[in-house]
Amino acid sequence: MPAFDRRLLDYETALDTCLSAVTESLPAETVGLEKSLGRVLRRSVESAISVPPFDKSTMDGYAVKSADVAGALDTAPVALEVIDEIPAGRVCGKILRSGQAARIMTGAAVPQGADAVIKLENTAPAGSEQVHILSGVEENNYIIYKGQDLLPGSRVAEAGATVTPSLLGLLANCGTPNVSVSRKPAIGIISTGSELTAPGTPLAEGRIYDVNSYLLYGLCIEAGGDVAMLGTVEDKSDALLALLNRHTDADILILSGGVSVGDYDIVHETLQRAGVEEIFWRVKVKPGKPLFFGRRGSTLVFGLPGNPISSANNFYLFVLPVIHKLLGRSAWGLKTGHATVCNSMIFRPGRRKFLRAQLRQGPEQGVWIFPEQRSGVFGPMVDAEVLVEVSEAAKMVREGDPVKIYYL
Ligand SMILES: Nc1nc2c(c(=O)[nH]1)N[C@H]1C(S)=C(S)[C@@H](COP(=O)(O)OP(=O)(O)OC[C@H]3O[C@@H](n4cnc5c(N)ncnc54)[C@H](O)[C@@H]3O)O[C@H]1N2
Ligand code: MOO
Repeated sequence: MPAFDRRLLDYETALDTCLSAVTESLPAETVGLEKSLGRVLRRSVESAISVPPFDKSTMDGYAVKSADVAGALDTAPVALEVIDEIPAGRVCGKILRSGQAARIMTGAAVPQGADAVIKLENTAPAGSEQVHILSGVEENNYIIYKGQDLLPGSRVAEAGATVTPSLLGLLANCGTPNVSVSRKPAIGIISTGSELTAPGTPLAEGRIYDVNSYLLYGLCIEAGGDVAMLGTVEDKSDALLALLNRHTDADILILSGGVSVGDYDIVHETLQRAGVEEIFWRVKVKPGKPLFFGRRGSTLVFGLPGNPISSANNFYLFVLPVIHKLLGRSAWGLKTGHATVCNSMIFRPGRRKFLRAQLRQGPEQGVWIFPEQRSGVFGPMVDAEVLVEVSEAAKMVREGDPVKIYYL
């Protein structure tokens, strides 16, 4: 039976097979906080301190005892003795007694004995050692108490979380100097195709620019990889074999082009020659049917179709979850959600379809599916915000249909 008559794997089986090939996460390493953005935490982090570490004023004004100023008005101010001026970063050594106030700045430690802060606008100077308070104040006003944000031992991040800018801030907030994160997966990218030309070189007739090296490079960097563009090779098995044999230490190798059934589709055969064990070839998804997945030693090998749209789709559906699992992330693959279709479309049934679309605001989350869905047309990809999943059997989606979406 010719190779191309073999049955196509369904989407779920192919994804499970890819994920099953990852049996353990990459080793962990410790990095300084400033190097941890986008990395995946391997150990949970607890705060070692109370945050804030002291009772903190949230306004410039005066720290007071609220009972002292009850009933104070513009027309009937309460005079208090000013015992100190407390800038942020300094602590007042005195205990505030009844009839006293301390000038305090935003972020400074509220002195013992005070239970509220009156903002500057509600006070009036009254000589060098007195202030007039022009309004009453509730107890606890403008104070964040010690530990109200975080207590010692509070969990600030779970193992498997990706460090976002906010998380970076939170980790700094509780004084964490470094974190344990997964080593970045080493990913090598190879584009195959005798028609490919590097940007910057004039195009000869019949040739095109190499999109996939750059597209996949970007996708892999964004996914947290340590990525190397290994080059572009012509559709010549020996040239590809030589390149493959020069790069044996990657965690993941991603090839694109030449995985279909054409006479020049040399990837499949060359991977075999290079000692890559085939795990599966061809999946019932559109775009991205000719996907190859295999392994050589500890290297996982993806052969993606040449069409950049098909390559990107396979990256999102299969490569990204594998990278996430290798990184020890708590969730694998694109985030999903649900939406309502805004425009009807018809298709040929057969494969699970992933349609590029944009989100539309409305009473319900809507999606507008791009009319241009051919995998040979790349332009609209940059405007896509989501992929819309449509079942193998569906011949159309109608306006108002509920669909599963994948956020890009
Ligand atoms: N007789 C059949 N022909 C095809 C089948 C099939 O089942 N039977 N499958 C089609 C499907 S589906 C896809 S997808 C493509 C994928 O084919 P290949 O992976 O072999 O890719 P190529 O033929 O090498 O290239 C396809 C297309 O993409 C362009 N390309 C390739 N590499 C790049 C790159 N790095 N940057 C930009 N563009 C690239 C290439 O020039 C072709 O136009 O096969 C169908 N054919
Ligand atoms: O699977 Mo291909 O990617 O349909 O165009």
